[in-house]
Amino acid sequence: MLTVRAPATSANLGSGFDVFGVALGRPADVVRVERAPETAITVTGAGSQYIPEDPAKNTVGAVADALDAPARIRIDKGVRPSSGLGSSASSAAAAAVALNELYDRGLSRRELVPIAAEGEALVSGEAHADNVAPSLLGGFTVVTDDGVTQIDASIPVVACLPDMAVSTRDAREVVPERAHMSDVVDTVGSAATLTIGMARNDPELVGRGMEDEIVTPERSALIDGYDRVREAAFEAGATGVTVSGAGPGVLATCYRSDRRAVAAAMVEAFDAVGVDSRAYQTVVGDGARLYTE
Ligand SMILES: Nc1ncnc2c1ncn2[C@@H]1O[C@H](COP(=O)(O)OP(=O)(O)OP(=O)(O)O)[C@@H](O)[C@H]1O
Ligand SMILES: N[C@@H](CCO)C(=O)O
Repeated sequence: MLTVRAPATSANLGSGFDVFGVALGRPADVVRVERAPETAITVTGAGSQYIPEDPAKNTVGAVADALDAPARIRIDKGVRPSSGLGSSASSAAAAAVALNELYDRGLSRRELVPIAAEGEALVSGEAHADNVAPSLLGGFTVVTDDGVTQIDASIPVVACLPDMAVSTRDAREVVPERAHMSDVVDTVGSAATLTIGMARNDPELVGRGMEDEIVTPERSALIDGYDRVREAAFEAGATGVTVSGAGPGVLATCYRSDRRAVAAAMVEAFDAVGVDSRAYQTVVGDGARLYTE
């Protein structure tokens, strides 16, 4: 049996809609695979009651198909679905690494990105790779039509997940079709600042570079208490705050010494508007890891 742990991820980072992503130290999905004549899936863990075990509806089923690698697949969910931390992508990335090894397909992590993205096409209608790329490769990733660029990075973050669900499919409906040139110019400036921040491991630059006036204002309106949580995080020392992925999770960057206070402030602010939440104090970290038993 082969076991793979694949991390949660946060896509977009404000200014990099459908382009930027980071791997998070935690939470993570753990996927175990064994050869079988036909694919069969079982799901346990966080939010498993909302996740189909039918291979035709689960992201790992799409990956098994794409690799022509039928298997008995057990998914232990650490990443809650529809929370903004790329839950469906974590399972897909883990399955891609595990099945590639199980069937000796010999594909590199980069070659596995489009295969894992097949799972995303199944659940959100588009094979966007901004969650599967960091889950496979780790660090900070930039996904474009030309491929994936990756650098290792180590930025402390808080991912605060309110107890509500926003599906990626719904959150894509509110993305504006057009933008003002002045907002585009500001967002390009932010994205460039963030990229330099990642290269320098500088939480100040990364935080400033998450500002975006195009997609985030529309998406944040779907999250009860967002403005209050954002303000509370900044008051507690956050260097930047944005919607994590398609939401409703909220991502804050900070210095390590402020991380605990930022997490507490975010949970308290959600609580003040009657929303329970859970904050992960974590860091931009490694990609999927394979264990053999
Ligand atoms: N292995 C899987 N893990 C999680 N969700 C899955 C899986 N397979 C299928 N799904 C379905 O995918 C949907 C969740 O995907 P969605 O893109 O909305 O959230 P997400 O993967 O957590 O990403 P985001 O970061 O955008 O919130 C749910 O409807 C869920 O049932
Ligand atoms: N870039 C995608 C990621 C979803 O997790 C979106 O924001 O719709």
